[in-house]
Amino acid sequence: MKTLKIAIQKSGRLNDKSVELLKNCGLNFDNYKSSLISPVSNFPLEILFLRDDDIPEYVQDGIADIGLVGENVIAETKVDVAYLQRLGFGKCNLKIAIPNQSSIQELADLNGKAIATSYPVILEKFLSENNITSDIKMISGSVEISPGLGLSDAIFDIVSTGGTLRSNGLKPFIDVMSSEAILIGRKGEENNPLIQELIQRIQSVLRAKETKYVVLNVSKANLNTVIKLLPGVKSPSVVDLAQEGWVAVHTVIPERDFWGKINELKAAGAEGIVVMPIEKIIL
Ligand SMILES: Nc1ncnc2c1ncn2[C@@H]1O[C@H](COP(=O)(O)OP(=O)(O)OP(=O)(O)O)[C@@H](O)[C@H]1O
Ligand SMILES: O=P(O)(O)OC[C@H]1O[C@H](OP(=O)(O)OP(=O)(O)O)[C@H](O)[C@@H]1O
Ligand SMILES: [Mg+2]
Repeated sequence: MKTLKIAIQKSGRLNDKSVELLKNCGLNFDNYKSSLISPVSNFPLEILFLRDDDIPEYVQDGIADIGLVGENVIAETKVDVAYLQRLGFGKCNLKIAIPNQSSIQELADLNGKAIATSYPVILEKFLSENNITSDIKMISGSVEISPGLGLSDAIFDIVSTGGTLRSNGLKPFIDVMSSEAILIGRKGEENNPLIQELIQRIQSVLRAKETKYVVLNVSKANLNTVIKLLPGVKSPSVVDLAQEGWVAVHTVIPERDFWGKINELKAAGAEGIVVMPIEKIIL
């Protein structure tokens, strides 16, 4: 079977998490910063390390079979690719922001104003959908500095914690899009068995991340009450303990329910609760 190629970011915000995800999928490869292509020793796959801006086009053109990139970059490059799997990292928002003291109050006030951005395509689409005509100033980085230098009246950029806006005297004005990292593929190639196998591995890693393996001890008298509280993958395993009248319950709990459930379980008589990370959940 033909070796697949996956494109990931060479360095930057998505690099670490992309490498970690592929390693957690059981793929063995060297991650030297100097080698721009790295073969996987235990799966027919090669990893291409690229600038993120280039990834959507590489995939669209079939140079890479799949890629891992932010939704914002896909939107900006206007390519036609298949969305294979949301990955739950690289989460951020793209916002128009204005100086704290700005006279801009509503969307229409952006008419005729200069907006600096590294994402002119997404911004232009948003403005034209809202019948606004602004002067878009394309800059490739450090966008937040531009109003202070007199280059623009507003900016349009990625916001995550909001720290960069605050330290440059800016405040969020309008949310335009939210984004996270996505696994993309070439349209029509989605059913390639190797791609499907990788998607399944990725899903099992993502599922495991969202859940914890929980073991607890409970008296048989309280067992049914405790079991009713457990939202496991299937029904929990119950194992007799050496101590007469006591059992150990093993189950899997979604991370989001975790603290609420633990307190309820303790109140229902659960003791010695041990919580462990899970590596993979294969359904
Ligand atoms: N502060 C942030 N928090 C969360 N995700 C972010 C943040 N900044 C960027 N991202 C996401 O990570 C992606 C890569 O961001 P990065 O800043 O590394 O891009 P870049 O400088 O264009 O990298 P490259 O050198 O590959 O072109 C962005 O397109 C976005 O999807
Ligand atoms: O809201 P925050 O948490 O402060 O994050 C937002 C900042 O993060 C990104 O830049 P990055 O730090 O990746 O640097 P870059 O502009 O050089 O890519 C983005 O361009 C913003 O400047
Ligand atoms: Mg880039």
